[in-house]
This record gives sequence, C-alpha cells and structure tokens, in this order.
Amino acid sequence: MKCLVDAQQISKKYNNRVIVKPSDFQVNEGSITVIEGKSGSGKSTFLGMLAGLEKPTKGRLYYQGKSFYQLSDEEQSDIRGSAFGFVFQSFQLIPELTVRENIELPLNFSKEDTIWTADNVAKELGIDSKLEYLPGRLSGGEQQRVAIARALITAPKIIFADEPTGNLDSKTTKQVVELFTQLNKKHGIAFVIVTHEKGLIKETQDLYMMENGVITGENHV
Ligand SMILES: Nc1ncnc2c1ncn2[C@@H]1O[C@H](COP(=O)(O)OP(=O)(O)OP(=O)(O)O)[C@@H](O)[C@H]1O
Repeated sequence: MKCLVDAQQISKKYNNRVIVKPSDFQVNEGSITVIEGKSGSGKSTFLGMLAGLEKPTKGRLYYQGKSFYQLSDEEQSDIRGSAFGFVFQSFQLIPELTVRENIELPLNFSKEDTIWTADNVAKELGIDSKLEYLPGRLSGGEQQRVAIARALITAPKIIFADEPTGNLDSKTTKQVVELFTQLNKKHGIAFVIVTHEKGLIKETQDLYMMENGVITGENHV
C-alpha cells in the first residue's frame, strides 16, 4: 500500500503548552483512518498538521516523499488545492453563493484537471436537484453533502474531515458515513476523520485514540 502522508515526530505547542506530543503517523492510499478523542484532546490540531494547514512546532511531514512544510507557500497550496479535500463540522458553505457555486469554489485553487463537474459530483451525492439553491434552504445533512461535493470536485487523494457529523442527527450521520465508505470503495479516496463519537465508522482498519495530545492505536502500514 502506498503511503501518501508520512508524519515523523510531529508535535505542537502553543505558548509553551504542549497540545500534541511528538507523534509518527501515516496515511495510506485508499485507507479510512479514524481518530477518536474527547473535546480538547488535540484532534483538530493534529488533523490540521497532517492536512498541511498547521505547521508543527517540531517534526517533519512528507507528502509523497516531499517534505511538505519545507516547500514554498505556493507548492504547499497546490498540494492542498489539488490532492486534499476538507470537510468540517460547521459545513463552512458561503451563504451568498448557490450550491453549484459553492461546489465549484476549489476549482479556483486547483491547477490539476479534474474528472468531476458540479453536475456529476452533485448527482453522485444525491443533491443534483438543489444545485441552484442557496445553502440556507437546505437541511443540515444536505449542507454537509454540498461540503463533501466541494471536497470531491478536485478529485483529491485524501479528504480530511474534522467532526463531519458533529452537527447531524443519528440518521443523517449514518448516511454521511455510508457516503464516505462508498466514495472510498468506488474512487479509492483516502479519508482521515476525527471525531468524538465512538464507533462512528465500523469498516475502518485504522482506528486511533487521542488523549491529552497523545495518539495511540496501531498504524496498519
Ligand atoms: N491557535 C491556538 N492557540 C492556543 N491554543 C490553541 C490553539 N488551537 C488550539 N489550542 C488549544 O489546544 C487544545 C486542543 O485543541 P483541539 O481543537 O486540537 O482539540 P480537539 O480535540 O479537536 O477538541 P474539539 O473537538 O473541542 O475541537 C485546546 O485546549 C485548545 O484550546
């Protein structure tokens, strides 16, 4: 299995407070990785470091063999824009833009060609009838599907999801989880999901726990 992201002894401190202790971590092509932990355990910070959004205080992060945080800002944004997709708890859709415009936003930041269009990605996620709506008219579950469509449109290798079901009821949570596993199986997209919910994804082989900035669990490299 090919390793996409290889973190070596990454750690984070804020004002001398250790938020994430030095950790090694790998994300493999086509894998589903889940990191469970309580609020404040350091999950979002850890995910941000893996996703190239937050520079570790110490340690190295390699993306396909390149030392990510030693690349130029432009090279870093190119990788984030083309190879990574992001899904957040609060959806982070732009209320003034239509669903179609929200989905197409990342295309402005990606240099790579993509196989997806707003139409076919929306169809895949069952929101094709909502493309011309503003996000405010959609339910929470539908809004998260729009956010997933937006993450998908650049055909990323990895989608990083920070509490993606945190604002959803249990039925919608199940649907979103099914969608992730379906996208993983069908398109080989890797997912890294942080959550406070235990047992969110049963299919995962890569389950970790985060507690007080320490990550535990077995990495199936
Ligand atoms: N930019 C920052 N400056 C200072 N402290 C920060 C910063 N970002 C995070 N922290 C602190 O780091 C700790 C871990 O935060 P983090 O968001 O990573 O945890 P989490 O497990 O994702 O929690 P939650 O699920 O509540 O978001 C918290 O105590 C938080 O206050």
